[in-house]
Amino acid sequence: MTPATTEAPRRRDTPEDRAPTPVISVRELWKVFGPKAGQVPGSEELRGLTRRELMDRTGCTAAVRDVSFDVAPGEVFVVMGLSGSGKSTLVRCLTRLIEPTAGEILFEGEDIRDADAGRLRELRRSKFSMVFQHFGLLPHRRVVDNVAFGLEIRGMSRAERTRRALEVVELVGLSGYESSYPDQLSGGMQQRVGLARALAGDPDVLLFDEPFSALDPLIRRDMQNEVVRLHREVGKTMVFITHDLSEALRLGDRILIMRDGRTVQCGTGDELVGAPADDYVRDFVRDVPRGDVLTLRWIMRPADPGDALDGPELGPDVVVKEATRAVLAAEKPVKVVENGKLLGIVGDEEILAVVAGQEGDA
Ligand SMILES: Nc1ncnc2c1ncn2[C@@H]1O[C@H](COP(=O)(O)OP(=O)(O)OP(=O)(O)O)[C@@H](O)[C@H]1O
Repeated sequence: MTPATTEAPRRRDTPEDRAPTPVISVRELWKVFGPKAGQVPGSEELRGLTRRELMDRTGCTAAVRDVSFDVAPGEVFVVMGLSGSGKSTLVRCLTRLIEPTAGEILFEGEDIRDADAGRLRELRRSKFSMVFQHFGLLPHRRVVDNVAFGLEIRGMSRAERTRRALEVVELVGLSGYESSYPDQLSGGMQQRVGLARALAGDPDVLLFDEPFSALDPLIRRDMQNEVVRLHREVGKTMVFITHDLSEALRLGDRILIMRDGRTVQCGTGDELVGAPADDYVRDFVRDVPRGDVLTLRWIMRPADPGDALDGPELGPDVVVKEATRAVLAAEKPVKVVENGKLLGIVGDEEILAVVAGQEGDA
């Protein structure tokens, strides 16, 4: 399916539209495990092998292969893929918890790969925070002391770190549990402590490695909403790993889909659903309710001479589901207008085609 314009569909207000300097910029990143791993990225012959072939030939696993992307300030950037696709390795390379084999990683313009041990420690302490699936809470410390732990390591005074910890405990909705111990909390609440701990140091970037996969579905949904709310409130740049497409769509401004260490597609949710790059992505997005993700830009059609052009107006980035009532209630087709320019029209037929799941199947 192609959007109903010649241009690639873009949401207004996406981070790219503001064209800021990226917070994280990754270029041609490789991580190869195994003997002589360093030879793989530079060898035309070895680069082209499948994982299996590379393993048979060299005993190496290429976990991340030639991946490039930028993360804009304030963006929620999701890395998604099946187990073994290289997500964790990729995200650990960003802070050099795993040493990359080749490529460039810039953090606010600074090449992370050039940082010495001291600088790296400083960056990890003050600029990045990681939230893991296993919360890693200290069992003998109360919630507030778990949250304050990183601040204590930084040498912040007790009074100051307690004040800050209580602030973020409230931010993540744990007021009243400050003095509880981790084993007195449910899984979801423990993960809130993990979130609070990550936020306490006021990092520039939060990295999440499948933080909610061990939680049951309802709690998981709660926590996703929590991340959306926190993002709205604190506006942090976030890189979020998941193998769950609905989580990716709910949270991500953009989603990078990985397969066997490579990028298959990187785009907004509506781009992935509206124009999947290949069958792999198509399979992933097959069951997504299209009306929840596609915007009017994807379903509008050019106005014909006989079309009434005095109907109501909507923007091209309104999600179909949100436009349905207005379109069906209108006597005339809805005009899709951006900056005063008529881009196309949407009538009952276009809406019903999406809702009935026919649209895009032709
Ligand atoms: N230390 C290591 N040594 C050798 N191979 C490794 C190592 N760490 C990861 N790999 C391999 O790299 C590939 C990517 O692993 P990675 O954990 O990054 O994938 P993932 O997408 O995060 O998977 P999961 O969701 O299961 O964690 C896998 O084939 C894995 O076996």
